[in-house]
Amino acid sequence: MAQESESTPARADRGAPLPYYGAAGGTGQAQGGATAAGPVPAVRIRGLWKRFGEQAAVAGIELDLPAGRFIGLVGPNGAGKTTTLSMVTGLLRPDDGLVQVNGHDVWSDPVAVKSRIGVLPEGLRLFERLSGRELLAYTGRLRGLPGDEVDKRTAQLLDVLDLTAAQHKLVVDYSTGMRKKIGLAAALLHNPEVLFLDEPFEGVDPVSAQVIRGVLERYTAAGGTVVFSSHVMELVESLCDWVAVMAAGRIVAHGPLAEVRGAAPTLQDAFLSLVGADRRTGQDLDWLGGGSR
Ligand SMILES: Nc1ncnc2c1ncn2[C@@H]1O[C@H](COP(=O)(O)OP(=O)(O)OP(=O)(O)O)[C@@H](O)[C@H]1O
Repeated sequence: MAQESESTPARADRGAPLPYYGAAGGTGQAQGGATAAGPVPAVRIRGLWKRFGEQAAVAGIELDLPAGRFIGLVGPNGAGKTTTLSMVTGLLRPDDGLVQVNGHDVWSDPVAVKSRIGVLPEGLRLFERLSGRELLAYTGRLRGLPGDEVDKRTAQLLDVLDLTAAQHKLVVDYSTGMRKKIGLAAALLHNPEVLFLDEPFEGVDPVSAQVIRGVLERYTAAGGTVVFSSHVMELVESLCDWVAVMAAGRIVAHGPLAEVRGAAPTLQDAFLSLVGADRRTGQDLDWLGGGSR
């Protein structure tokens, strides 16, 4: 496992927003491509910073996410997972740092990156007044797919995700789990090389979760890369073969699941120890549930 020490900020001028620098253009590497330096990672992050006022939500991340893996990004509330995923997917401009997806720079080559990725963001905003089917048709055409291909993939995704019966219902009337599923279908429609999912199983019932899981496993088995954030360690442990652990805006450990878990009985134990949460037991709340009221 690669464990990272508290790295000092890469730059001294921490207070002021820093100019973002990105590589000019991508390397042109295809998915799973390689250079003399080794295989091109699905995601390459260098010196990534984001501050909100005084707070560094993301504090100088350096990370390579390998292609073709099922990758979990885990961390306690406020660790910086959503901020990181937002910057990696081109939704939020970093203060500083470099992000590449399959060798293409997210900020200087956005079209190349956006055509290769699918995103299910936190607080998913959808076109609420379209039906589920219309939403997928619209998304497919925006992605430049031929109409008949959009129709075919839409029908298949609706079927697999058990949304066929609700395909003509307006998205505004979908439940939380249905919204996640239609959002996932929209993210998958163009067969992206890398799929980013922020808490994809939140609000999803066990049956739908199993369906989503099957779709994602099939996708990675066929060579796709999934990067998803979650608090649910059992889920990460059962799905992922590679994890990155974040705390306080930094990556504290990353690598193959077994290496990050190490000698700990479960990923949950390893995680609690890595983020220092195993010391917070609530012992001090001796008034709770008894004593004075
Ligand atoms: N737009 C914003 N303005 C100010 N602070 C923000 C903003 N977005 C995030 N933050 C702060 O940055 C830190 C990281 O937030 P982020 O949402 O990335 O964490 P997270 O790991 O995704 O948390 P959670 O698991 O609770 O969703 C938090 O302290 C949060 O309050």
